[in-house]
Amino acid sequence: MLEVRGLTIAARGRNLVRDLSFALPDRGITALIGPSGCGKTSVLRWLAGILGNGQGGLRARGRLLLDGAPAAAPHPALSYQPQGDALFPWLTIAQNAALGLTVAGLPRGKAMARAAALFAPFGLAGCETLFPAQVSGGMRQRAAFLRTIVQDSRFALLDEPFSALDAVTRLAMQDWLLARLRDRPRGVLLVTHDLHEATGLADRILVMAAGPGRIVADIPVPIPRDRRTEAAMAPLRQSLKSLLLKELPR
Ligand SMILES: Nc1ncnc2c1ncn2[C@@H]1O[C@H](COP(=O)(O)OP(=O)(O)OP(=O)(O)O)[C@@H](O)[C@H]1O
Repeated sequence: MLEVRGLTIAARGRNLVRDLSFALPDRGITALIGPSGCGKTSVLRWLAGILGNGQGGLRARGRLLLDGAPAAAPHPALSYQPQGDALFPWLTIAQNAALGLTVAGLPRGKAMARAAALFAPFGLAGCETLFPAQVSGGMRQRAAFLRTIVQDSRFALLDEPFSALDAVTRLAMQDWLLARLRDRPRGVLLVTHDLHEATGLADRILVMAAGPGRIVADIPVPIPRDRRTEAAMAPLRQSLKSLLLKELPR
């Protein structure tokens, strides 16, 4: 279990996020939704240990606990997919995909082999030796997703991982993630703006409001995935929409 306790993030004396607490279980998908600018990315960046306390005028204080014990970010139990693709332009797609593993200390050959196994299911076969500028935005995002997933860490922090994908590829990647989690249960924190994605994938939905960023609802989604039809999920989507509209900054 990963826990965030009392996280406050401020910039130039203004609280962007205030006293935010939540727990992320070891298995299942927790979606984090909220209006643009409420602080979702900042929370993930803090969890990933890259918020840069003091840098860029941001200051954060809060506690991170792993299985009840204080932990410091960055932590090897957490992998992070930033918003956008965030690939290094001077590395090939294969080198980018293996980067998380090599940074974690796996020898380069082993890291490349482990990442290579996912190129075909991710629709990236044949792209291994290309550079990010030579592939589409959707391919770059899939490579960034691959880089995060292949680390197989206990917790994955995914910031809008499918936003640049066309509808069919997005569904394929979502299905792939669900299948992977069935085989290897992990804890996923998924930031998304897409209510269909949140209600289709999540076991639980955290709703943030802005000004300052805070959690205003924690909604379990107990409906089995094979029963999540459009009609079955419509009432939940409607109540999330109402909640988000109510919480929009004025
Ligand atoms: N270095 C910074 N200095 C001052 N304000 C910042 C800084 N970084 C982010 N912010 C502000 O913090 C707030 C939260 O930004 P953040 O990107 O975390 O929100 P978000 O909910 O992820 O937004 P989106 O859904 O649009 O990605 C925004 O109002 C943003 O302008």
